[in-house]
Amino acid sequence: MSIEGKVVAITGASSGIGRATAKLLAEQGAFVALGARNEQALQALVDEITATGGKAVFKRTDVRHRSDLEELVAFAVARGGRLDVIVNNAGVGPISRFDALRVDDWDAMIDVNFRGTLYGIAAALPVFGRQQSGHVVNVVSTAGLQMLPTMGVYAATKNAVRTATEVLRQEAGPNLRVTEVSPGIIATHFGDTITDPPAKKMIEQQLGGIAISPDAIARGILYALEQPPEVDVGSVVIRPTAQG
Ligand SMILES: NC(=O)C1=CN([C@@H]2O[C@H](COP(=O)(O)OP(=O)(O)OC[C@H]3O[C@@H](n4cnc5c(N)ncnc54)[C@H](OP(=O)(O)O)[C@@H]3O)[C@@H](O)[C@H]2O)C=CC1
Ligand SMILES: O=CCS(=O)(=O)O
Repeated sequence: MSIEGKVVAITGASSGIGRATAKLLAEQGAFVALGARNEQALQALVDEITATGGKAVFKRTDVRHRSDLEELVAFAVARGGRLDVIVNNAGVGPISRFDALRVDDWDAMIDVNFRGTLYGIAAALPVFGRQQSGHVVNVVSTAGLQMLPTMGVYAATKNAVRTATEVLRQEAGPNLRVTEVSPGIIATHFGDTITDPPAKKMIEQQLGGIAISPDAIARGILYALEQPPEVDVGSVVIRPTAQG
């Protein structure tokens, strides 16, 4: 089914997977409401989308603040007339071994990856309830499926989201679709938030070697969105063929 006219809010839209998803969905006729902190990048993306006939707006959004998610959703509804989908994609990955004791980084991952996703769900659910329709898409990670050293807290935040997603799906009833998307190693700015030098080196080597384009994840999200209303794609895992 076409996603023409669907109103989609996307967090973390200024870069990487969020950016690629915004572009693809807009190309397919969706109205995209973009959230992130980097307003310059968001404006550039809105300009790029609208220059090619797409429909996009942005609002500065820091997912660590519940009110920012409420404002992003309200903005999407005000500008798009409704909200069909929220893509909770914003995330950070300042990974490190536990004995590096980078506790501030642990807090950052909990606040952005887990709390930020919950705030997105909390903001969208009342709208979806009123409309009697909606779709929550949460971006998790293969890091939560194959747990590796340095990824303990990161994977825990992603698996916390995975757990919440599954329970939301069970509670959702017939009018709300709920999808988790697990990317593998994707070529984005993900590594930029890593503060621990050995972990940064490790991830840069991984990303440089086999990482695939974020367009692959965008296509996975599009697949979930374009299904008929009664078809709920629960879980999508997309990783490089070369990823072990
Ligand atoms: N790249 C990979 O290999 C994988 C990535 N993922 C997940 O994909 C998602 C997207 O990451 P990816 O595209 O790779 O990385 P990028 O670093 O390229 O993009 C991350 C996005 O998250 C946004 N973001 C970070 N902190 C906040 C915040 N506090 N509030 C709002 N937005 C925020 C950034 O925007 P800004 O800085 O402007 O706020 C940016 O748009 C993340 O959830 C990540 O965990 C999952 C598996 C693999
Ligand atoms: O989720 C991101 C970490 S990795 O799987 O790309 O290493």
